[in-house]
Amino acid sequence: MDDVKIISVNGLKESNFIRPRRLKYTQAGKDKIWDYMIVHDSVAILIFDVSIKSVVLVRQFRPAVYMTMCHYAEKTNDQPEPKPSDGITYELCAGIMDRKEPPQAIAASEVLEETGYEIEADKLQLISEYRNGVGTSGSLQFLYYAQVDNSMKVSEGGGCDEEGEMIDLYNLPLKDIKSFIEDTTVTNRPVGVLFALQWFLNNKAENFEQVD
Ligand SMILES: Nc1ncnc2c1ncn2[C@@H]1O[C@H](COP(=O)(O)OP(=O)(O)O[C@H]2O[C@H](CO)[C@@H](O)[C@H](O)[C@H]2O)[C@@H](O)[C@H]1O
Repeated sequence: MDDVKIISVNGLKESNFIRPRRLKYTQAGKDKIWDYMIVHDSVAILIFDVSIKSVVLVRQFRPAVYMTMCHYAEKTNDQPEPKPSDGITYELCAGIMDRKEPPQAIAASEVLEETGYEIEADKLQLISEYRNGVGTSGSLQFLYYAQVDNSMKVSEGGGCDEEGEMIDLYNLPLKDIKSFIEDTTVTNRPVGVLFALQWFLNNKAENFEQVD
């Protein structure tokens, strides 16, 4: 997954995924400018497999994370050059809402595609809805909880081949969730995964914590 070689980096006006805009507006009569991007809304799913008493996270190489690390390492010149493996994140299973389907349906298909669990969309529990990147994109994310067991595991997962997705699964055992959240040495994870894990500890964990 970390066999990555950068070919080129260019400026970009617009793409299927990112549309930068400059807004001029007034607030309380004062002229203002704000630069922002239109990006897709998205879904994310906290998956707990009761058979292995673990949260199922995904790991993937994130170009944006890696290139941002390279950018700042180059600027400050006092850090070692980042390696592609540094751009591999810990995340919730997630996906962009790039088609006209209810968020639960998109969430269920992302769970199948990325992790191989077949779940029913209407069994997903909504944890929260919130805005990502409020300074730059403000896109909406729907966060769901899915409880699964090994009978629902119908394929390996790993992402959509046609889209070139390369995703590894990472099982985080219940007993390690707290230390994972509190580990300040691991930075390559978005805040959503930390929030979702804390929600799980507050709301679900006690149902599974009996001594074996
Ligand atoms: N910026 C981009 N540039 C080029 N190709 C892209 C792209 N974003 C998505 N794609 C393509 O679309 C495919 C499907 O993406 P997904 O729906 O799985 O979203 P992903 O989890 O990659 O991240 C997406 O959804 C999560 C949702 O949480 C966001 O955090 C994250 O920024 C967003 O890329 C990717 O495999 C890739 O081919």
